[in-house]
Amino acid sequence: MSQTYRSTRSAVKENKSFEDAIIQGLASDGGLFIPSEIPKVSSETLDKWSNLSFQELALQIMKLYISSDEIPESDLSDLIKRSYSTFRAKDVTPLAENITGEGENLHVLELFHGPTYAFKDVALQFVGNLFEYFLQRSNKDLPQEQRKKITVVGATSGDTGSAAIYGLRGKKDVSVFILYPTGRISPIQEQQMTTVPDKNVQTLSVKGTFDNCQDIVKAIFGDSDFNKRHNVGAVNSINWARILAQITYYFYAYFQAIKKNPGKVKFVVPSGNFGDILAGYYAKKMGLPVERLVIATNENDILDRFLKSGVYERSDDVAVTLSPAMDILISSNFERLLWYLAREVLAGGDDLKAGEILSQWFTELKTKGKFEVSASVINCALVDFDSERVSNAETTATIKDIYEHSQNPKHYILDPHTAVGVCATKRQMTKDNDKSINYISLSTAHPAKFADAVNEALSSFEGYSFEKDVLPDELKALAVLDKKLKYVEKADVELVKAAIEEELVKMGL
Ligand SMILES: Cc1ncc(COP(=O)(O)O)c(C=O)c1O
Ligand SMILES: N[C@@H](CCOP(=O)(O)O)C(=O)O
Repeated sequence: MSQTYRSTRSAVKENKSFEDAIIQGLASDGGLFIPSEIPKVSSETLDKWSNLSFQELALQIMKLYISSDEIPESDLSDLIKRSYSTFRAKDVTPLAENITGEGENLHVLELFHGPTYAFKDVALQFVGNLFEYFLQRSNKDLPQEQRKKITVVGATSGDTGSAAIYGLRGKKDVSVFILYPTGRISPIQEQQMTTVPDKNVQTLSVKGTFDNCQDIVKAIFGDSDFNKRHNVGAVNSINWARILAQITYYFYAYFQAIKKNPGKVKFVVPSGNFGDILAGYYAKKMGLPVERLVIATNENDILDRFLKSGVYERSDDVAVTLSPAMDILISSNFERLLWYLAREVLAGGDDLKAGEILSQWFTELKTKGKFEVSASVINCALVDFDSERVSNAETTATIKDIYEHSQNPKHYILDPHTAVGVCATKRQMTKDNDKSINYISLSTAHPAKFADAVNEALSSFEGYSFEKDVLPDELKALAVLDKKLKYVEKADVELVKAAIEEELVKMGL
């Protein structure tokens, strides 16, 4: 078991440690870190794992990717337990089974029971504790002026930001700067991020799009001087720890689903930056017997277009949709999948050759705005993936449909991102017409975070009330809290770097 890491764009042998990959975040060649090999899990091991708790399962999975020489098993177990002690559900990510009726096999995987009511908490509660663990270990017994500090810089379309802030707030030797597109996130998302008073947290509201924010973050990682001065850390899913921590719930949900209906399993994932479904890809490649992973996109459909055409092309403008967290033009995590496809189909299994191909593709994307892959690459992707594109109208119709017809429970309320997934799921069910398949549709956020979309769908229903039926008291309470944010009037990396350095001085950490 190598448990080391390499960059998707490297054309040389690499074996970076887990800690180095996590602390660095983005590879110096601009690539993303991936494990040197994907561990395989036997059917006997799967049987043993099928009755483990979420925390125990997370430990068994993570220790396959993290050498005990780096993090002793007892320490890793403690990190995991602390990370999920903050969740409202005892099994962390419960599966709402057969929501449209017994035997329908449409299950909803509720990933929103963490502190910020979105799936990002599952990884970012762990990442926050991981950063703290590494820093405490490297700073042990050092005087303040010699202690290593990390300046986390992240971009969000709404959920990563609050999850990152809640995962890192108050942590020693860490400061957190989150960029978000002004006016393009929900009121609750902005309140969650900007009402955190902790000295080590600062939000930057940037006039632009999420993609502008993500490009700025990647440019900052590529600025070696700034990086040397401030030890920039990543909380976006460019950081491998995000993907690793999300693998657990694919195994956990699979085991729940087949207990009642021991058939096939398809996962349907509302996708934007491709981090969530990529964790499902690793689970499948580890040996979890998943029939297919279905990418559900909103009208920002680069992923759906790629699987149908083989062309990976940045469109000119991002569509504003009812599922804003997925209003993303370039899915940063897609690069990791492309590496596996390139290695299998074009590089004859050679890692270094795969890195060369990825470098060529992403140079083309940068210079021409697109690149094209062969049908053989697409056919390889289609072995594991399918995709569906869901419009705004279909999103609203699905929220209505499930509210009106759900059985377990009645009047089940979906957030718009989850609705994109459930709409795609129902389309798959019609195509497959196969009652042996369990469909697990990932619910990536609590509906309370997206009042406009939920109310647009449900306000005509007699007896429906957002305040009564949807909004938890703790989110209601955010509205009256003071906001701490800084506006950046132009999506410009130099303006953002200046804002960060100005705030770092004020933090005095
Ligand atoms: C609520 C919600 N659903 C779905 C997604 C898509 O997940 P991913 O970006 O990992 O594809 C995101 C974030 O991107 C999100 O915040
Ligand atoms: N939808 C995300 C966008 C960033 O994705 P990530 O996978 O890099 O965290 C968000 O909610 O910010």
